[in-house]
Amino acid sequence: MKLQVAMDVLTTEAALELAGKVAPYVDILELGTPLIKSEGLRAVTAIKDAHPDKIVFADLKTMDAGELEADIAFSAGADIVTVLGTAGDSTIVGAVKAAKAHGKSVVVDLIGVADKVQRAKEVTALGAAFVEMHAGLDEQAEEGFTFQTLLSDGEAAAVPFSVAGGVNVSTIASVQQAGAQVAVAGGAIYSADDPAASAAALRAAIVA
Ligand SMILES: O=C([C@H](O)CO)[C@H](O)[C@H](O)COP(=O)(O)O
Repeated sequence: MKLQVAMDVLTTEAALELAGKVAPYVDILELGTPLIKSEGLRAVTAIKDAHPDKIVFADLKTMDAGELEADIAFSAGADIVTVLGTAGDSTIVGAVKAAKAHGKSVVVDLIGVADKVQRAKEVTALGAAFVEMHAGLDEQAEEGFTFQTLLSDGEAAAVPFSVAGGVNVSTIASVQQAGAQVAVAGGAIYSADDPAASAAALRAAIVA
């Protein structure tokens, strides 16, 4: 299982500093949606230039203009972009078309999708490299949120998936046991007193 750090910071400088600390322990460097909205795709280029050996993940959360948004992010240096599962099929197909043109990949983020299992199967058939079983920051704060649902949906969908939203050193083993290809950790790393130590602990919890 791969480890992805979600860099939900707000400046390119902060992302470069965080990436510099945690890159030795992670496979995928994610530029979070707030970062991209704050800094634009220049942040993607800066991270890719600094870490050409890492997979750079631009969390665009595209809802429309799939081919155009994916194309500009791939041109800026992204290896993976996200499209929302709530988007129409044509948006996902457009992003997949751009990915094929660049030799890159699309991940479909199932944040806010009611039936994640069904949509996971549909978007995988449309060409998504994998789906993200995702509970966003707001959903995690809602009463009744259960991390376990993300895992059971991933298992039930039986397609390649990542898990995002509440991954930490206590939960990462369950993510791997559920069969995820990627565990995404944001706050557990960027909010830690020592992000490098936190990333190293998450890495150590993954069974090779
Ligand atoms: O994708 C995310 C969110 O929508 C804000 O951009 C987060 O990066 C993702 O939910 C990670 O969550 P935590 O690991 O719980 O910080």
